[in-house]
Amino acid sequence: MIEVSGLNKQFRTPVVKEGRFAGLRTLFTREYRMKEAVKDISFTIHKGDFVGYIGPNGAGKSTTIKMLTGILHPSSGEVKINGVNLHQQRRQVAKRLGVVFGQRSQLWWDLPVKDSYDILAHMYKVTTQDKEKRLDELGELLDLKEFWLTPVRKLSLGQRMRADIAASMLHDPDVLFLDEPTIGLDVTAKRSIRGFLKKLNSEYGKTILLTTHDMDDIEQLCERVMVINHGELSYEGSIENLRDRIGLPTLIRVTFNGAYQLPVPDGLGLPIEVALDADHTFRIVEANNREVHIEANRQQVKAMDILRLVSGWGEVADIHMEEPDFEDVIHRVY
Ligand SMILES: Nc1ncnc2c1ncn2[C@@H]1O[C@H](COP(=O)(O)OP(=O)(O)OP(=O)(O)O)[C@@H](O)[C@H]1O
Repeated sequence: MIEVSGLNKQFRTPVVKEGRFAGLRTLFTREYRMKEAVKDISFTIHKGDFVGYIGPNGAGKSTTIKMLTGILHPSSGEVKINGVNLHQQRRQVAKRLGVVFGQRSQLWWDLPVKDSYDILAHMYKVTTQDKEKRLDELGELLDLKEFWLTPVRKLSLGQRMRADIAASMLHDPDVLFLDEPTIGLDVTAKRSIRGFLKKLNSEYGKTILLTTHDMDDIEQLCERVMVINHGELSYEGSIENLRDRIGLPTLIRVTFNGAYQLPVPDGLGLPIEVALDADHTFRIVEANNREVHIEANRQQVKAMDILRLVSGWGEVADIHMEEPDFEDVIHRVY
């Protein structure tokens, strides 16, 4: 379990002067500005959770992850992993954590993948027996054997990411922090990484916090999402609730068997608001010879009520519902 309370991080950065001899003047008369990268963040992640941590560029995601893994010391606030204070007992807690930074490998560039694992196992004091056992498992799960002896610099990005995920798992941590693990990957490599992460969570019980700009990662993997913006948590909850809160409409496409009659007076164009009752409406946005497109806010009206009404317009052949695109929902939160 991860318990974060009142976490803050301020960075002190020198103010760069403008104009002639700016560099020289900056050197002699130093002025500093405080940047609040993370502001009073609190949350709890339970064992076995798979949580997405998202936000626009510069929102404070990496800074949070660095504080959660002990790389950065918070300006104030507390992080407890399985009840132990991370920043007071860093060595003890670090053994329970694994971290992958998609943009930066923790493997040795010129060494074969296997040699990096030997060094990491030594650093984490993993016994040879445990290391071999884990590498057998991970090799199978992440399909590592095909590039076992290849120097890291010669790996494709997808292979490198799989190798990095295995490296983060070598000491068998309970908790994994993944910062952009699918960045730059093609569709196939993304799919395989998502498959591995899903397995690590559902079959191996790993608790995972995932940071990504890829909303498909979030939709396909996470039960819960936390949104950070300008250093502050602006949302925490399910993807479903987030959709409802933003209130983007669901699109309902109704196909009729032959002719149908819209309840719209002649001469009125589309889109048009249709009343279900005194308080509830939906919109017809498009109508062609066999299909009608309807937009409805599912928080306000029930799809069943709309469909009951629509079935009176003609003989319904098919109904297709499209939830709002998660990417669009997220842009509204940012
Ligand atoms: N070492 C540092 N010194 C000064 N400012 C920093 C430092 N690290 C981060 N910042 C600033 O803190 C803010 C948050 O940065 P952070 O890297 O955590 O954002 P992010 O959400 O991970 O962004 P991205 O999605 O672009 O990776 C940014 O304004 C950044 O410029």
